Amino acid sequence: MAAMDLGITDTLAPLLKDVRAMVRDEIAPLDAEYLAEVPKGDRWAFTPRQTEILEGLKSKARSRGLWNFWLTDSDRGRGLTTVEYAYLAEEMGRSHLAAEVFNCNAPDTGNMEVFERYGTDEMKARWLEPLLNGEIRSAYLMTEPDVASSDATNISLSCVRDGDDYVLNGEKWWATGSGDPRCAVYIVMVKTGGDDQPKHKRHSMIVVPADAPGIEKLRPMTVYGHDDAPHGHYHIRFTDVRVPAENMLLGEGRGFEIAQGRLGPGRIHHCMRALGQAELALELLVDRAEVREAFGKPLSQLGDMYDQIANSRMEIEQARLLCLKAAWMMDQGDARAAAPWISQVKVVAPLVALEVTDRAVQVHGAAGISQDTPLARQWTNLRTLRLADGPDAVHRRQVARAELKKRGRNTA
Ligand SMILES: Cc1cc2nc3c(=O)[nH]c(=O)nc-3n(C[C@H](O)[C@H](O)[C@H](O)COP(=O)(O)OP(=O)(O)OC[C@H]3O[C@@H](n4cnc5c(N)ncnc54)[C@H](O)[C@@H]3O)c2cc1C
Repeated sequence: MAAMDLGITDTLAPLLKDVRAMVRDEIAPLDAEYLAEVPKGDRWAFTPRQTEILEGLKSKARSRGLWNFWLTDSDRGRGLTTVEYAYLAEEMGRSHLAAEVFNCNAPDTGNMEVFERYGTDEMKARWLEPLLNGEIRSAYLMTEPDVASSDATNISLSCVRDGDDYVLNGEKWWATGSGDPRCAVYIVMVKTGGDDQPKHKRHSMIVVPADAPGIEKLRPMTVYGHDDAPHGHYHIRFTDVRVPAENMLLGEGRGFEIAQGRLGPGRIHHCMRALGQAELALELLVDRAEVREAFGKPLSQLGDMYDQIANSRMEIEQARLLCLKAAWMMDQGDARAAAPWISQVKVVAPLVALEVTDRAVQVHGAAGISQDTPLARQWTNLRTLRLADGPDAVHRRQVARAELKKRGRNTA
């Protein structure tokens, strides 16, 4: 096995410095203004000021070469490893807008990865190029309201061949990014095979233009009461939606193969962004505990605050090392061997970040759950991350099965 180097390389160091400075000095200071613009007028359109903020920051990032870092295994990217990219993702986690400013945001990175690895030349020209340029956005539609979607073998949206087309019928929900007026394309997990086929060969992924006739955006799903406009997570109905047969990715029955390639790196990116949020929460916690006084003392000297601060630091460090190890496993090129490591960190990082954020909320008193700090929004996002891209229990199952297999047990 190769030596495990999880450190900051010479390639990464200048990029990390530039990304850190841009997030701190130029992006994070505009987060609150950008978010406050949303309720004005149509929630599913960008206000002129939002466009100015977002596009202005994107063009600065691009002109500085701080763009599409996530393309780790491709000659089109910056040639970074997953470990190197993980450090950058952590910095991006500290701001609401940062990931998109560097064109490194979910779900577009995962979708671009699919087009890059499995798309035809036509798909690359029509969808990948504008996505890489940050001109359009995309959504990934797997989860369905009527089936337990954490077990993707349950996915049932029907996709039937009819002449030169496929015809899709069914419903999806929690399609993150589908509310965005720039969202032009969906990658949709569908059922193409019958129950006579092996369980993991019954599903496929197909590319559907977001404006295809027969698509109805039924309602935005809310996250603890927030619709996350203008990004959103829509509930979508497909009624006789017709797409050309060449929109099928790789071929019928290969959906699981693609899902594996799509979800691995994205999960690590989510986890490192979560740890960026944990670091921010710890900074805010310490700053608040130092300046706020109660019962004649700074909060930092009351109760178990030292333990809370120390535990937060230790938990973040453990989670970061686990995340970097999972990233390093990905870089070894064996997705199957990396899978249990990705599952471990997908459980650990959101839990740690959520706990540290919760401690910071408490130290801020009522202000902690208000709009006056990023903590309340951050807590909500982190709580949802324990469901999105697979609930904790499903990842624990993966980890446990890997352990049992090591001991020769049958886990089928
Ligand atoms: C904010 C947000 C954004 C999302 N974005 C997207 C998106 O862009 N695209 C998309 O397709 N989906 C998206 N999702 C959906 C998400 O991926 C699913 O909610 C998730 O996979 C779980 O599926 P489910 O909701 O059907 O839960 P179910 O499958 O019904 O599972 C419910 C619960 O059952 C338990 N459970 C399941 N399996 C096991 C097990 N093996 N052992 C023990 N307990 C178990 C767990 O507690 C689990 O939470 C998003 C969700 C959220 C909240």
